[in-house]
Formats: sequence, C-alpha cells, structure tokens
Amino acid sequence: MAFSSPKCPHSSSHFAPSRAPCGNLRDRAFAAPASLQSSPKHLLTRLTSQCKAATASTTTAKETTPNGGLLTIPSSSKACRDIAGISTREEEYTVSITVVGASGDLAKKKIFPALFALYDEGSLPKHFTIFGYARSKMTDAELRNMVSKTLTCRLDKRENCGEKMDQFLKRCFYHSGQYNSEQNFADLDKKLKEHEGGKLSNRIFYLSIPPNIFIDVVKCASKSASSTNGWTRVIVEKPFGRDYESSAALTRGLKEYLVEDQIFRIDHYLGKELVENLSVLRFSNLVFEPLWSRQYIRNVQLIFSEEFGTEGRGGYFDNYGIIRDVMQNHLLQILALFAMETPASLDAEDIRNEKVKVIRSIKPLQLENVVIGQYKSHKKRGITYPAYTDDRTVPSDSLTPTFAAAALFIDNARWDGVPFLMKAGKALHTRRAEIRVQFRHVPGNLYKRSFGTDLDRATNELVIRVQPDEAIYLRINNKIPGLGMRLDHSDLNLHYAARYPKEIPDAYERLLLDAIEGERRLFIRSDELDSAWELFTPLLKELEEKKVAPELYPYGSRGPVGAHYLAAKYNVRWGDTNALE
Ligand SMILES: NC(=O)C1=CN([C@@H]2O[C@H](COP(=O)(O)OP(=O)(O)OC[C@H]3O[C@@H](n4cnc5c(N)ncnc54)[C@H](OP(=O)(O)O)[C@@H]3O)[C@@H](O)[C@H]2O)C=CC1
Ligand SMILES: O=C1O[C@H](COP(=O)(O)O)[C@@H](O)[C@H](O)[C@H]1O
Repeated sequence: MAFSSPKCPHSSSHFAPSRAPCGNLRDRAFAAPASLQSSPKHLLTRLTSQCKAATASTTTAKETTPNGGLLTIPSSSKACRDIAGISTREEEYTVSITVVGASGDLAKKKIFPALFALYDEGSLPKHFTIFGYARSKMTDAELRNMVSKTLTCRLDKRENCGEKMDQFLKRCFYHSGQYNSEQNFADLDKKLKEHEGGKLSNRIFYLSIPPNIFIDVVKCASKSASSTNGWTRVIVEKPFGRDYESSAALTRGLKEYLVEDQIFRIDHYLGKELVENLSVLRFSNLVFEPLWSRQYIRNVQLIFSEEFGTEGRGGYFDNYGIIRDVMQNHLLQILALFAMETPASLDAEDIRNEKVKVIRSIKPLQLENVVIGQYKSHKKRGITYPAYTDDRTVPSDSLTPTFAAAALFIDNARWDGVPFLMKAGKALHTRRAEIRVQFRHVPGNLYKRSFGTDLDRATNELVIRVQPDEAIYLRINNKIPGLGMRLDHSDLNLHYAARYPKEIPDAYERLLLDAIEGERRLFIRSDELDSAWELFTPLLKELEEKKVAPELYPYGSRGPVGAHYLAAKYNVRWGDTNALE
C-alpha cells in the first residue's frame, strides 16, 4: 500500500515570493486566467475533473482552449481548487509534522528552531501539530523542555517571544516508538487523529534519522500513519546513498511506498538566501546574463570551508568523506544553478530540468583533476588541535578526505573550456561558502601599464558570499581621485547586513515552509540525484580502489598546497587565498 495520494502535489513558483500550500496557508496570487472565465462549458467541465483528480502524478491541469492555446493550471492553485470546488478554508484542514528522530542532533539544532521561527512569524497554518518520534523514552513535557533549550527569538526579541514559545511548545508532543513497528506508527496515527479533530489532515514526516532506517520508517508510516483524506509528504535528509548504486536502491525503496511528488529530498544549501538569489541575480539583471559564458568568464570557483573538524561526527563522516558530504550535493547544486540555461519558467520542474541538463553535461571527473587532503594535529598559541584520526570513532589509518579540490568542465557551448574549481574542507582557517567568478582580462587594456605585469590583479571578480556575512560584490578598477592617474581596485558591495537589517531566515525555515506548501523547486528530484552520483561515483571508486593517500594539512591552515597546483594547472588563482582578496 502506498501513501495516500497528495491532493495537490504541485505548486507553481512565481517571481515574487508566494506562499500557498496545497489548499493551505496564505493563498498564492494565482488569478484564474482570463481565458478560463470565458471558456466554454465543456472545457470547464474537463478542467474541473482534472483539478478534482489532482493526484500525485498530475502536477497541472491542462486543456486546449478554443483558440488552440494550451491552458495549464497548477493543481495546487486556488484557481484549480475553486474550479474543483475544493474548500480550503483554514478552519477545515490541519497540518501535522512528525519529526522522526526527534531526540537527535539535527532535530534539536535545526528542525524545531526552524518550526518555531515559522510559527513566530505566522507562517504555519492555523491548525498544526508537531510530534517528535524516536525510540528514546520521553514525555511531552520532557520533549518540550529539550526543544525549549534551542529555540531563539529571531523576530521578536522582547517579552512577547516567551509567550510565543509557550504557545508553540503546547503544540509539540512526543511519541516513543521503534522505527520498524507498524503498531507503534498506528499508535501515533491515533494520537495524530485526536489532534486533527476530524478535519482534512495533511501530514509531513521529517526523516531526521540515519539513512539505513529510512525505508523501515517510510514503510511503517505509509501502512499505519498516512493521511487518508489529505496529502502525506516525507522530507528526507542527506546522505542519499554513498554512490550511484546505493542511492538508486534507496530511491527504489522509497518508491515502493511513495511517489516522487511526495519525496522532498533536502539539500539545505538550496535554502540559503544567496543561493536562492543566484537565479534572480542572473536572470533579472541585464548586466550579468550577457557576460555569463566562456566569452567573458575565465573561471568559476565554488568554495566551502569550515574552521572546525568532524568533532562528534567522525563515525558518520568516515564512511562518507568531504566529496560525498559537501561536493556531490551542496557545491554541485550551486554549480548547476550557476551554469544552467534559462529555464522555461520558474516552475520547479522547469528549473530542475535545466539543472539536470547541466549536471549531465559535466565531463567525467579525472583523478588528475582532483586533490584530496586530511587534517593533522596542530599546536597554535599553546592549544593542540586534534588530527582527524585522533577521533576514537575514526580508524587510525583512515584515508577519508576531509578536504578536496577539483576542476570540472562543462561540455556545452556556453561553458566549453571554463574551469569550474570546487574546494571543500574541514578544519581550515576560516568558515565560508562563496562563489567567485573571475572574468577575462580586458583586451588591449589601455591602462595595463598602471597595473604592472600582474594582469590578474586587474581582472573583474564577482563574489557571491553565501555565508557568513552575506554579500555580493563586484571588484572593479577605478582611478584614485587626484590630479595624477593612479588606479585602484574597489568593490561595489551589496552587503546584506547593511542593506537589509532584518535577520535572514535559516535555510531550514524556507525549506520546511516550502514542503508544507508543496513547493518542490528547492528539493532534489531523483534524476538530479542520479546524475550527481553518476558524475562522482567513478572518481570515488577510483580513489578508494587505488587507496589514494590524502595530503596532510595542519588543523586551522589553508589546506593542502596541492590545491594551488591544481588551480595553477588551469592558470587560476584561488580568490580566497591569494593577494587579490
Ligand atoms: N546533524 C547535522 O548537522 C546534519 C545531519 N544530517 C542528517 O540528518 C539525519 C539526522 O542527523 P542527526 O540528528 O545528526 O542524527 P543522529 O545520529 O543524532 O540520529 C537521530 C536519532 O536517530 C536515532 N538513531 C541514531 N542512530 C540510530 C541507529 N543506528 N539506529 C536507529 N536509530 C538511530 C536516535 O534516536 P533514538 O535512539 O531516540 O531512536 C537519534 O537521536 C542523518 O541522516 C544525518 O546524516 C544532515 C546534515 C547535517
Ligand atoms: O550538510 C552538511 O552541511 C554542514 C554545513 O552546513 P552549514 O549550513 O553550517 O554551512 C557540514 O558541516 C556538514 O558536514 C554537512 O553534512
């Protein structure tokens, strides 16, 4: 038995942020098309039945209009629901969110705080219930106590926030159960029903658990706790497998109980403000799109670094390594958004189609275009920082990379020959995630004498700093004011903290809200996942089969020097470590 089909599994994206779920929350600004209002009765009748039958596999209602045009209406839209006569008044439905693995680190650190932030800003539906589910024995009060320790008042730092927290915590409950027990999920179902009070019930199961138990949970929840009259969605946390085969097996397992539209695979980097802004920057600014190709761009750098090691997560990390942990997902997703062609619309499927195309156009990764590293112990100012292998959960002879750099090439007309350099590492000197776009030298530059021989110092560079301290800045050359002719480099800087004093929501807030609303744009589709693993699996296998030893780098350093040689091979300097910074 599969989960009951979502009533309105799909929603279209609009340029302006629009927040409407499948019949829930605030309504999207979706007006019934004018052509519909004057449509003949038979057309309306057919649309009505399509909207009513909006199942997991039907993402849009489509009809040919009398003048031969194609009318498509997202089945989640108000227009579709209005046509179908589906009532969606807030009084009549509930959303229940079950955090499976509620006793764990991610639930405490990210999921409950994000849910509270959504509640605090009034983004959760009127009737919602949150359940924590895990094996640990806990009462509702103990769950609330645990959760309360990690909630923060992002919006309202005054007394009011305390009240809001209390109200939120009253809507949080706990159910202890095994992950493979249908009976335990049936007991959860009973409790959920009590809270839903006979209303139309929509349910989300957030799998915040190790991946080896995903299928058990999906099976039990599907058989015993799926909504019978609304939609049921499952949010899945990475890792989605550790290579092509295991990922495909996981997808097959999930699809025994779910259809693709019910699966929301999280890559939380897609929920980061500046990653979401990437398409806006490209496609809404005339000045950038014409430059976005091999003609003007010399190289693109995608950089992720953390100033702490794998402390506490060594057991997990040693089975994955930095390529699987960060490159195959977060950095590749950013690359895809950066390099894709213009999508036909902002609809989730159109965007994901373009992302898949560009990932599939990347040339196979060559071992000689990859550098791996592992951090070693380092003493600084009297403090000794541990080596990766000092972690007791990591084998002392582990070859797992905690750092990797790679040069990728996209085999298409736009990007032919442009190196896309990725670099990701733990225990480095700083925490940052950024995209650096280095432009070509100015041909026949009149001012080259003023720059000396190092023309790189004079190239324009666009930096999109995803975190911390979000910013987008463009390095330009300008004259130093005065009577002489001396040149300088300056940044045209959109510094978010200065421009937008309001705190930026955490990625998990955006993604949870999207999942509630049925917006799939920021979630990974199964063919995207397949193409990402197709790209990285041969390289990962080669590294493992050849037992390639990582270059050791001191904890807190800038990483292995091999990364500089790799960049130099393509005539590139890393923008974050050279004198240009
Ligand atoms: N923590 C993070 O920062 C990130 C985590 N993730 C992913 O999110 C998911 C959850 O992460 P996290 O909270 O750190 O994970 P945890 O290891 O803390 O596990 C979550 C809960 O699952 C249960 N659990 C743990 N191990 C097992 C096991 N072997 N068998 C059965 N149940 C188990 C435990 O609950 P109980 O014993 O009470 O049943 C635990 O509290 C994982 O898939 C992780 O890879 C992804 C990105 C970042
Ligand atoms: O997915 C992961 O991301 C975190 C980094 O996330 P951020 O939002 O704090 O930048 C990383 O530490 C972790 O290893 C990885 O699994």
